[in-house]
Amino acid sequence: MEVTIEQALDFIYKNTIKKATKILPMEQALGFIMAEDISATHNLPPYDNSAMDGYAVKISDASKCVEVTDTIFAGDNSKAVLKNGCGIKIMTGAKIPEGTEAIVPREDTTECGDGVVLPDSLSEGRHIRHCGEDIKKGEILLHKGERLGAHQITLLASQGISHIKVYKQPRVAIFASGSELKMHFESVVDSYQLYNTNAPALKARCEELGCEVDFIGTAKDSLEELQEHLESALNSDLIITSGGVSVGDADYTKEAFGSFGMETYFDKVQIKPGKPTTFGRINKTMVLNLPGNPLAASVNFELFGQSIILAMSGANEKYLNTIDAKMAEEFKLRAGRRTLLPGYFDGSKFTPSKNFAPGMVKPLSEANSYIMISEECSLIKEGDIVKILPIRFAFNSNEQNSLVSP
Ligand SMILES: Nc1nc2c(c(=O)[nH]1)N[C@H]1C(S)=C(S)[C@@H](COP(=O)(O)OP(=O)(O)OC[C@H]3O[C@@H](n4cnc5c(N)ncnc54)[C@H](O)[C@@H]3O)O[C@H]1N2
Ligand code: MOO
Repeated sequence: MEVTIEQALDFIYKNTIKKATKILPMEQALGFIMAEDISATHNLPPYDNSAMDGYAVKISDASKCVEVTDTIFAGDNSKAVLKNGCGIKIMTGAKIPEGTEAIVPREDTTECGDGVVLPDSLSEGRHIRHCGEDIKKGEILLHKGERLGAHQITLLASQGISHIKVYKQPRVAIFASGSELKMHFESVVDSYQLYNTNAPALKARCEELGCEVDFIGTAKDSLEELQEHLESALNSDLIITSGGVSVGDADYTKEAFGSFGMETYFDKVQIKPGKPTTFGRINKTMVLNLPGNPLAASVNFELFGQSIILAMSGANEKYLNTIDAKMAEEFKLRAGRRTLLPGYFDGSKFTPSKNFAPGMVKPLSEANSYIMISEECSLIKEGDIVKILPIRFAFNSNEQNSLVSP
């Protein structure tokens, strides 16, 4: 069945099953998706403390020479009480003594005998970090469906949480088909052969997206080899293949997957490149058959493969999204089918890849995003606003630019 991109994505969202859950130690949880809410069990800061190395003082002692009666370090459990006419020396992070109204940084004081002279004006609460001003005990800190990055792990650490419930990573099996293909570790490549680039590319990209990957290798264009590879892949959540989905005499992918009872949701998409992309399932294992042409396989993986993985992952943010950018230059194309165009987004403008075709591998290594051009469009003018879909964004540059906002 031939479908639009929207219909294809609907099939993916409706039919993809979310992964089961497991318990993980916090140190191993980077990149996983939370399968429970986490509430704060402690206030942060846990006690009122000093934001400066200085003196705990009373407001009424402004401009006076106060006697320094004590010194408190971070980690001290001091019982000192601040009296009128006195100051207590205190270090950053130390618990403030009872009776403190403000902290004066040490550089704002001068010595006077056994004490210090305070500034002429003091304001209540200055340089005091209050208990719970960052995190309040009982508030929800992390939500089910949130991805754990370094700063979410910081929150777990702040609460002394050692184990959490997460969704298991999607387990993806990958193989390519094509009798012309050799694996990258094979040294003999004849004049009629080439290296299998799709399977390593898809493996790396699935790993970047947080999947566990079984790399099944390369099947020759024969029904038996495809069936054998497929059998090895059946214990995974998702099988991704490339090649053999067209109408050639050696295109056996459909037949091989059909022989295992694959239920096919779509086997053609109104998209360029990638028309023969196929999605279905064999029992609980989802299947994405991508075309063999490397760039077609890769950009269709970005759209459909990534959407399946996100839908499986348990993430709340499972839909792809775009950001607006200006076209850096004019781009002409043939209208008729929805087109995926790779290119480079530099933070404000999108430059389409030069010299690209569905069978190439180099354009995507130089691109960091792509745009989806409507079927009616035959010209995008310089300066037109386009919607960018990211592939890899790190806002780094080969020039040192100003980082300051006005
Ligand atoms: N008569 C028609 N022919 C083709 C049509 C069509 O509609 N009618 N569609 C074309 C389009 S579009 C595509 S895309 C391809 C899809 O074909 P397959 O999925 O069957 O892919 P293959 O024939 O196996 O390979 C295509 C091409 O890509 C190279 N390739 C394949 N796998 C890999 C790999 N793992 N690593 C590197 N390169 C790979 C392969 O050598 C071929 O050159 O069909 C068109 N034909
Ligand atoms: O649609 Mo094909 O996937 O152009 O290369």
